[in-house]
Amino acid sequence: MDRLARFIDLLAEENGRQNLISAASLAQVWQRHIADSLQLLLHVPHETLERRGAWMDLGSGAGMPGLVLAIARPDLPFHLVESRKKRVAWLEAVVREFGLAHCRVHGSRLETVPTAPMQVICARAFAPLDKLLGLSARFSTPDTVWLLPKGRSAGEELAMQPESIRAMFHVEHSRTDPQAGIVTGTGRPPVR
Ligand SMILES: C[S@@+](CC[C@H](N)C(=O)[O-])C[C@H]1O[C@@H](n2cnc3c(N)ncnc32)[C@H](O)[C@@H]1O
Repeated sequence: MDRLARFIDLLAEENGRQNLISAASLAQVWQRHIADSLQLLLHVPHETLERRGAWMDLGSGAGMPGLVLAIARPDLPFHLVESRKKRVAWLEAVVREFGLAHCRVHGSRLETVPTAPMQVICARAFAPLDKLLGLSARFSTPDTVWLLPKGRSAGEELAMQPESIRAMFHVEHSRTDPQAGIVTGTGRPPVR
């Protein structure tokens, strides 16, 4: 909790230099960003967490959810992918500040990150579901757990996908916003 509180202090300070999160959400930062990120752990099976395989966060931005999870779980390897230079510098600065040796920042577009198998892939507000899966399926295996907070459009977005995708994923309710959903599932999506 102390480390997360310190992260929030740094985030508020950095928000004065670059637009990382909205002022409105900063006022409710514990719920809108910290708890919203940490709740993803509730949707990962215990055996998966025990394997301590790699997590990948697509489009980490200010660090949600990947950096928050990395601060909370120093026992899991994290890969944060972010292409905007100022955000990359911010993510790297927090990794240095907290000595997060288990957390690697890939400061480039996801499209150029070398393929490697991930145990968990998460992404909040990264891209529409079909694009997201198309860009990231190559990092998945039959055991990969997907955690995709999709806000209030979760059900609708999933319903628009082909049957093969709908069969693989379902929507969990968000604990921080009763009207929001998290698209979750396990496996390697059948995308082109
Ligand atoms: C709307 S922000 C969301 C940030 C954070 N996940 C959150 O929920 O607060 C999306 C982020 O994805 C990054 N992004 C978009 N496309 C990307 C790509 N192809 N590769 C890497 N990062 C990307 C953007 O630079 C931006 O920081």
